[in-house]
Amino acid sequence: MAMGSCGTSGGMAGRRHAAMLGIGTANPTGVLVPQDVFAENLFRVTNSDHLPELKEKLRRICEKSGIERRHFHLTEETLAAHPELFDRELPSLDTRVDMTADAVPKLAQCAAAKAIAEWGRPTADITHLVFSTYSACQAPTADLRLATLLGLRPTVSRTMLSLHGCYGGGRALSLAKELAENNRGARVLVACSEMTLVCFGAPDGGNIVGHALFGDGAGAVVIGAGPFLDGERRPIFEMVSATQTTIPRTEHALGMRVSGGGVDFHLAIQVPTLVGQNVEQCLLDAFRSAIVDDDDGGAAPPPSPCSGNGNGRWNDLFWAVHPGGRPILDNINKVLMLEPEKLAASRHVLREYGNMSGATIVFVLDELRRGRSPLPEWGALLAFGPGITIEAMVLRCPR
Ligand SMILES: CC(C)(COP(=O)(O)OP(=O)(O)OC[C@H]1O[C@@H](n2cnc3c(N)ncnc32)[C@H](O)[C@@H]1OP(=O)(O)O)[C@@H](O)C(=O)NCCC(=O)NCCSC(=O)CC(=O)O
Repeated sequence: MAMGSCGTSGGMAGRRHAAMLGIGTANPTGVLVPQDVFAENLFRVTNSDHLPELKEKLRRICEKSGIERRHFHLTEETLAAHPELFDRELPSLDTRVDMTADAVPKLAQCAAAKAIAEWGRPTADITHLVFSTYSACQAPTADLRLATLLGLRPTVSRTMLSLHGCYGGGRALSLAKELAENNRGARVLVACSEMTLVCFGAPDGGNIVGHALFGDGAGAVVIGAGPFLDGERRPIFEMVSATQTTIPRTEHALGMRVSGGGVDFHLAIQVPTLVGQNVEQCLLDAFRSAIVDDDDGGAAPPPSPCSGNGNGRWNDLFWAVHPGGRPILDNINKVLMLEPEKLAASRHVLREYGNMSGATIVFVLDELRRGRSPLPEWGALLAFGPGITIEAMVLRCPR
């Protein structure tokens, strides 16, 4: 690829790129578990104390996770009333489907209400809804329930993304960008709501890392392209270009599967390495596509960073990276030779909430725009999930 200057540029892009106009996040209010007592709690509430070696391993993993606390919808009282949620001998899918049908859209509603309030226009102006969750188990799907809870118009155009896992948030944002840019006046609500109750179970050797990583949360973003309407706030982030890449022959590495006992996660030990090895090419593709896109008449060419050869150009950007796990962030940091503070927002979200799958990237965006120091003009978003799929997006923070 042509290596241009990595300097930033001023002015508005010529094309009407979609932009984020409101961002909201929410967590269940019920249970906040400090990570240093998580293993102890989990083994106690699931009657698993007869497995001390596994408990010790979970404790070791929790210590290395980079997580300090996580929010959960499931309370000890609910577990006591529903032993099927941790006793693998008992069928539990019905219970999980019933619980998620209500809880998942309600959590999304909390996040969406904040995003809509910040956006500044009436809820009736939402034209499209894109909902992503790994807890979609019935139809009509959770997007309809959310539309009803929010009082969206019956003509709202709904799309449900199911089991995309941790790249669901990136996919939903990317789809919303296309909808907003190709439908004049469209205002797209993205909602990602993730709850571990669909995969919660007694610890066994197979799912031990998932127990240490995942938490519950929802994120929502209102997206639109100009011209902007009365009352709409200034764009928070412009979404300049987006790419999706599947790393060949890595289907085995990361996955989810619905069984009688809920959703099982599979996380291969190689995931952080695979993401690290492939992420830079995805970024180069995303920036190349941003430059091509800008040839349409844009006045503000995006930077053209070049591969990590020590020139530090990736450090000219701000970074919204899905914190899939601490070693994933460490590997990205290393491969791109980023200054440590570049991934501070991702590490903060991992520390405070854990990995909330598809919703996590919205928390990172929210954390970034709340930061004390001004952001560079250009930035990159990265999210990963089963496939292994990498979503990359070039962002611009308007001046
Ligand atoms: C589990 C960790 C906190 C461990 O930290 P470290 O790797 O630094 O520490 P370590 O090498 O000493 O490993 C500690 C113990 O964890 C074990 N271990 C590590 N990774 C494992 C894995 N994937 N499966 C099973 N065991 C694993 C090691 O063998 C070791 O066991 P012992 O102590 O017995 O020797 C980390 O590797 C991590 O966060 N991994 C998850 C990364 C990941 O896959 N994220 C994607 C999430 S999914 C996602 O974001 C997308 C989606 O779901 O869609």
